Amino acid sequence: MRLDGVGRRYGLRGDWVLREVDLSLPERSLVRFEGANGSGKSTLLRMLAGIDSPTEGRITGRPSCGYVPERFPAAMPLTTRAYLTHLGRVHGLSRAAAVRQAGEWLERFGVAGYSGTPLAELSKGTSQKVAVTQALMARPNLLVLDEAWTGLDHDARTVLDHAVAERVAEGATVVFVDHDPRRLAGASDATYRLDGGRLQPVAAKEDGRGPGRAAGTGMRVRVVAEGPPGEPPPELPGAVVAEQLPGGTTILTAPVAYSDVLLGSLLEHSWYIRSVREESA
Ligand SMILES: Nc1ncnc2c1ncn2[C@@H]1O[C@H](COP(=O)(O)OP(=O)(O)OP(=O)(O)O)[C@@H](O)[C@H]1O
Repeated sequence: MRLDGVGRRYGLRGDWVLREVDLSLPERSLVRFEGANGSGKSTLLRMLAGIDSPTEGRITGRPSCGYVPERFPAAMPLTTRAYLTHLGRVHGLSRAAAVRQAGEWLERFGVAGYSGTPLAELSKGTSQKVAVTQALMARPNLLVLDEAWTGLDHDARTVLDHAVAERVAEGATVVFVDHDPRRLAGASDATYRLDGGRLQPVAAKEDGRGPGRAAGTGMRVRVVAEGPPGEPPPELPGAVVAEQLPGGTTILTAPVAYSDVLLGSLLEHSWYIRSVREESA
C-alpha cells in the first residue's frame, strides 16, 4: 500500500492537518505512528482505513481492512451478536463464519456471556472488546488500530498484542497509534512521527535497520531451539534476531508480544524447543 503526496484539511479554508505524506506500507509489517494530541494521527489512520479521503494526493493498493476507531459508536440498537454478525458479513464472511468468528473472539476476550446484550448496555471495556473483535474477525490484510488498547483490561491487552503478532505473521500490515510508548515495544518494524503536518521516520538508533525502523526495547523472549539439519529458521515477523551456533543450536529473540507466534511457527516447522525465557532488551 502506498501514499503519494497525501494531504488533508477540513473545510475549504481550513489549515492543513497533513501535507505531502509519502509513505510505503509493506506487507508483513507493524508500523507505529506517534505525535502530540491534535497532530493528525487519527486523521491519517482514517484515510489509511479508507473511511476518509485525502484532500490531495492518493492512496493506492489498500488491501482488505479492519479498523478500530478511536471512539466506538456503541449507540446502535443491536445486540453484540447481531452487530458482529452484520459486520462480519460486511467484511465478506458467510453468516456461519461470522457467527463462529464472533463467538471465538468474544470467548478469547472473556466476554462470550455478553453476546445477547444490547450494545448500549455494555461497559466501556466490553464495548472496546467488541470494537476490536469486529476489526479482527475477517483476518484483514490491513489492520488499523487507533488507541485500540485503551479501556481494555490486562488480559484483553495481551490478547490484542497476540492478535497483532498473528496478523503480521500471516502477512498483514498492522498500523497503530497508542499514547503508551511501551505498547508493543520493540516489535514495530517502523515508527513515524507526525509534527507540524509532516510525517517523519523516527530516527533509527544505530541498529543497522535503516530509517524509520525502531530499535528493540522492552521485554523480549529468548528461545533456544534446534531445527532440522541445515534448515534456516522459518520466516518470522517482528524483529526476530536469530543466532546460529555451531552444532545446530539456534538462539532466537523477539519481542514478548511475538512469543506465541514465534514458538508456534518453530513447532510447525518441526523445530525442537530447548528453552524459553523472558529477558529485558
Ligand atoms: N471532522 C473534523 N472536522 C474538523 N476538524 C477536524 C476533524 N477531525 C479532526 N479535526 C482536526 O484535525 C486536527 C488533527 O486531529 P486528529 O484527531 O487527527 O489528531 P490526533 O493526533 O489523532 O489527536 P489525539 O492524540 O488527541 O487523538 C485537529 O486540529 C482536529 O481539530
